[in-house]
Amino acid sequence: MTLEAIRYSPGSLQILDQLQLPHVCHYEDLQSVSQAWAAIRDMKVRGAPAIALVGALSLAVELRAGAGGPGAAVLRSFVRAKLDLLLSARPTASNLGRAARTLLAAAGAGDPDLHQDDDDEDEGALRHRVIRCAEDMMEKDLRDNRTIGDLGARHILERVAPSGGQVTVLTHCNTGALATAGYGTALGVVRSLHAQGRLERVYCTETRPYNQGSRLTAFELVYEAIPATLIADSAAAAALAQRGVTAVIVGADRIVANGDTANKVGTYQLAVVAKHLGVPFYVAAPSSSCDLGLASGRDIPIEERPPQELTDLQGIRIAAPGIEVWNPAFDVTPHELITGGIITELGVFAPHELQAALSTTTSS
Ligand SMILES: CSC[C@H]1O[C@H](OP(=O)(O)O)[C@H](O)[C@@H]1O
Repeated sequence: MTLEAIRYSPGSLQILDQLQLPHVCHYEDLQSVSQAWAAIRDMKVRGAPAIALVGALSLAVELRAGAGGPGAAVLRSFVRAKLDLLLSARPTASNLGRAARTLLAAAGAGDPDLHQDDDDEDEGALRHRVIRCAEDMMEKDLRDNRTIGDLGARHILERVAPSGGQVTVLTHCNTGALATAGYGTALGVVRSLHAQGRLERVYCTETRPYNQGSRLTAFELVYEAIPATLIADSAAAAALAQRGVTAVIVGADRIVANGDTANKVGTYQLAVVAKHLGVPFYVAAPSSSCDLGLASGRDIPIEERPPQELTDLQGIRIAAPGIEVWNPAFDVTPHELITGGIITELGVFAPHELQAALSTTTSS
């Protein structure tokens, strides 16, 4: 059985509640954009691509149920308002913003300078176009992930094992089927290496405080019988120094024009250690995670999560009462530490090549 974070059939959207993994596999129905907004904010569904897909598909569900209208102008305002709400759920990942811009363009509401409130278009055709646009996103994400997996595996093997043999990699957070439409980004590269018989082992960090590594990545790796070892976040430097790790591969929530990359907190320190030890450091993400509109990582909004996610474990307080907490969900890895490359569905690029490579093929 395939592991699915999102189940969609026209008009019906379900998400796997990732707060209950790995012990309980419970799918929850989402019937509206506001339910999707809450599921994203509460991290029942998470991972930059999955967040964007759930947002877009929740809009498709509402549109299929007849919400919005009557008339094209009212429907356009409805779509705009729903997308504005979704964008407020989690600020760091760029994929949801990209999906929102694509959906707005499909609704004919993308350019604020044009007068788009004329009620001259058939409401049914407009509705159908937006639904179609949202529904196509799942398939594209899955396709892109498989390409990322294969391009990344090929690049890594050529660089670190040119004369054959197996590689050992380390990854952070969860970037697998649970974070995407399926297969995964950085974990897609791991899957591809494994499928080719070229993966000796993957080390996955537990990824405190939400434990995406120990709860979700470990779950995916055990599920597929991929040789894997879980380590504490604080064991990463030792693992890189002592366990024959040949590459680090992480995902991304937002990659900006100069290649600086926001990803799960803890990524930056992994990159520093990898550079110190001469281990190539890769970022794997779809081009929808790239935001060429921002010049450097300093401009990326970093989400701060509630203190309880750090002080409590499943409702039980573990931190000393009264302690002050800073709980950023992400950090920014400067481009000069991304020494392996940035793996996208369009190719593998050095950080300084990204802007030129993507601006000819995508609109950001
Ligand atoms: C395939 S992107 C996965 C991405 O999701 C993470 O964050 P979160 O679990 O908070 O949504 C993270 O930064 C990952 O690399």
